[in-house]
Amino acid sequence: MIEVHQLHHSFYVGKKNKRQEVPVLRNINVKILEGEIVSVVGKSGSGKSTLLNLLSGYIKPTEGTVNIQGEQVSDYTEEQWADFRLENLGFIFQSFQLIPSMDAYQNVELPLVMKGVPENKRREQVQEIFKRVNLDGFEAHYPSELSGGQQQRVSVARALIVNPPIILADEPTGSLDKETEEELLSFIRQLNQEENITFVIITHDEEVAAIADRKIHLDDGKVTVEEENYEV
Ligand SMILES: Nc1ncnc2c1ncn2[C@@H]1O[C@H](COP(=O)(O)OP(=O)(O)OP(=O)(O)O)[C@@H](O)[C@H]1O
Repeated sequence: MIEVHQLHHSFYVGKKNKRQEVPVLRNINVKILEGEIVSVVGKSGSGKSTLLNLLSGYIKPTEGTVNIQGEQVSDYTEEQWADFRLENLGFIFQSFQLIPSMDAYQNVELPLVMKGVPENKRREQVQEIFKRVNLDGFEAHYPSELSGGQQQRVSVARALIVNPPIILADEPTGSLDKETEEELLSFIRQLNQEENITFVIITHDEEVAAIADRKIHLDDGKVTVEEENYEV
C-alpha cells in the first residue's frame, strides 16, 4: 500500500539572494491499495512526474509523508531508498531507460547484480523472465538492435526481475504504436490480476487511463478528482 499524507512540494530556483519558491504539489492525500491500478492524469506541468519522483525517493518532500508497504520512506536516507527500491519498486519509462552499452540480458540482470544474487541464480531468473516477456533469443541484442516494443519489453523484464509488489510507470506507452501499446496494456492487466502487482501509471493516453481502477487527477499541483473507473 502507498499512503501519501499532507504532502507539499516546492522547488527553489534562482541564485541564493534571489531564491524563488515554485510550489508544485499542495496538500496531497492519496491512498493506493495493494493490487490497484491507478492512473495519474493532468495537464503538462501539473506535477505528475514530481509525484512519481516523490514516490520513488528521487526527491524528498518539502512537507508531509510517504509511506510504502508500511515503511515511512519519506524519512529514508539515499542508501535506505536504494535498498528499498531494489526490493519493492519496478520502473517503466516512456524512453525505456536501458543502458546502451549493455545487451538486453545484462540490462535485465542488473538489479539482481545490485542485490548480490549469485550468478547461477541470476541466469535462471533472467532466462525465465525473457520467456515471460516473449523475448527468448534476443538476450544478446543491444538496445539499438531492438524495436521500440522490444526495448519496452526488456524494460518491463528489468522491472519484474526482482518481483516488486509495486510498479511505477511514466508514460509507458508514449513511444509505442497502437498494437504494441495494446500488448503492453494487456500484459500490465495480466500482471495485476495474476500477481496482484500494484501499478501507478502517469499517462496522457485515455486507453491507458481506461485500464486503471482509479484515476488521480492533478490540477495545478492539487488532486481534484479521484474517480472510480466503472469499466465493464
Ligand atoms: N527540478 C525542478 N526545479 C524547478 N522546477 C521544477 C523542477 N522539476 C519540475 N519543476 C516544475 O514543477 C512543475 C511540475 O512539473 P512536473 O514535471 O512534475 O509536471 P508533469 O505534470 O509531469 O508535466 P509533463 O506532463 O509535461 O511531464 C512544472 O511547473 C515544472 O516546471
